[in-house]
Amino acid sequence: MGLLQVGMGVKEATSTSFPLLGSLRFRLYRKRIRGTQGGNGKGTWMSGRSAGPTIIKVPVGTIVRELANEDSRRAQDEWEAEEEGLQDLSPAEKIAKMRERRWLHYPGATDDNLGREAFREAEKILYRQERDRRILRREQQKDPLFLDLDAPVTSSSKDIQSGLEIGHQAIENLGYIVATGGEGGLGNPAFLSTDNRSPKFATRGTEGQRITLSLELKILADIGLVGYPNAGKSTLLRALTGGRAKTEVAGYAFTTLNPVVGVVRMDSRGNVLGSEEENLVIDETRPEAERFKERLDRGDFAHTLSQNKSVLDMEEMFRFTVADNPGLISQASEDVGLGHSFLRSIERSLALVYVVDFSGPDSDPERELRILRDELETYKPGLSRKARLVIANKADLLGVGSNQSVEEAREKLQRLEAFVRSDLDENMPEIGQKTNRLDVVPVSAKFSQNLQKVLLLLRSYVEEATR
Ligand SMILES: Nc1nc2c(ncn2[C@@H]2O[C@H](COP(=O)(O)OP(=O)(O)OP(=O)(O)O)[C@@H](O)[C@H]2O)c(=O)[nH]1
Ligand SMILES: [Mg+2]
Repeated sequence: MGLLQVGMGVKEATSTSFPLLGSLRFRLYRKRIRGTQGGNGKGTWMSGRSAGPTIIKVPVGTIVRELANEDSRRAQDEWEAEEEGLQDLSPAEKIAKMRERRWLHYPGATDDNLGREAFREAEKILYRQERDRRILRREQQKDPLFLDLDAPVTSSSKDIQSGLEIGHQAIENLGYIVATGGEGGLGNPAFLSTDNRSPKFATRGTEGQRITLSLELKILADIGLVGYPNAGKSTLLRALTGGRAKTEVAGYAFTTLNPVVGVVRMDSRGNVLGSEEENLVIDETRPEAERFKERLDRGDFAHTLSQNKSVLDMEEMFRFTVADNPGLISQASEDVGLGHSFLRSIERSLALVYVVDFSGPDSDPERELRILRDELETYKPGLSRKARLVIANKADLLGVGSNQSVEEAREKLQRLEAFVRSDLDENMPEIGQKTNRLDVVPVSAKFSQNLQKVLLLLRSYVEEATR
């Protein structure tokens, strides 16, 4: 879990409140989170008790961004909120309301206090401090908070430090401060002067910071599919998941707009466990999987198993996740096309797979591969080293008919392999003594041809990376 903290213990914090605007998995949810209120000052010489921090837990892989000042989705800050509340009041009422919000008077001392020079002086100082705080906050907003929470944060028993700036790691293991709590009120000793030896007023605590954040979760999948639009990535994911992954397929570019993650289940021989065996379909969710296991233990599938499968196959079932991503084109890393938002998700995969259109006289898989590799590298140097496999898709369209076209198809595959050996392999990381090489497999995603080989390879990449 990554942790964000609200209302960190600035001593005598009185309240924290901030609206939170979240974009999770590219869908918008709006949520307002309010920190717990600190205690009010109690009588003479006593300050308010500080409120504990409010901790928001977010999944590892969350990107936290503060919305810029001019962003229309940004909620009001504490000053704008007050100004709006005062809008319809007369000047005298405004002053009264503002004072009420800021000052505490001893019982019966209100009128006397308001008439005193010492009080007016104190009031001026307070407003000046507020203005300075507001200017400081505006300055901070010019450099909005950005956190890429890629590593888990674990809880710690240490005390929470106070007085840290927004965006700083609060203390080791306790996450990041996204909004600080309000400050405690000043007790009457703060207003002692030669003219006023027994001040009968004090300030209330201030409201905590309000901040509007957007949260984006980078999708986590074991394998990420990378390819030009229309290469057949979505068709492939569907085939790999036995048709369960709900991802759109169409004969035009940019059909897939957001990454879709599918769970691939296979038996020991590399067969996809999919929808054809009604009883054996397990939904992606954990409760479903647990229910399935219960039924398996109860022997509900004894009949099916004795007919079709050995128990061994069931036990050797292997699962992993594959992300179907939007098409990647030249300059995507500079935010052209669907841009690089999904490249952030690709970053987190254990292994990447290039999918290229291998059919048609005009198809140029080598050129596509070069561009795909360069885009990954431009986005994040070293990212292309995660690529392990080249899928030459739509192979069903090649080699149909005359002997010559079969020969052409073979040559085309040889050219592709030679290109991979000469241009892509050099970049591969070495594992132990052995230098990895990219695998090249011709398949037909549409007709599920040669997928077994793909599945066994994908499985080996996942096992290698998680060993
Ligand atoms: N003949 C043949 N057609 C295929 C194959 N795989 C995909 N197609 C077709 O190619 C077109 C594009 O397939 P998609 O799976 O939508 O391609 P995509 O890579 O997901 O495309 P984007 O989402 O736009 O990036 C569709 O018309 C598919 O039916 C294949 O193996 N053989
Ligand atoms: Mg697609």
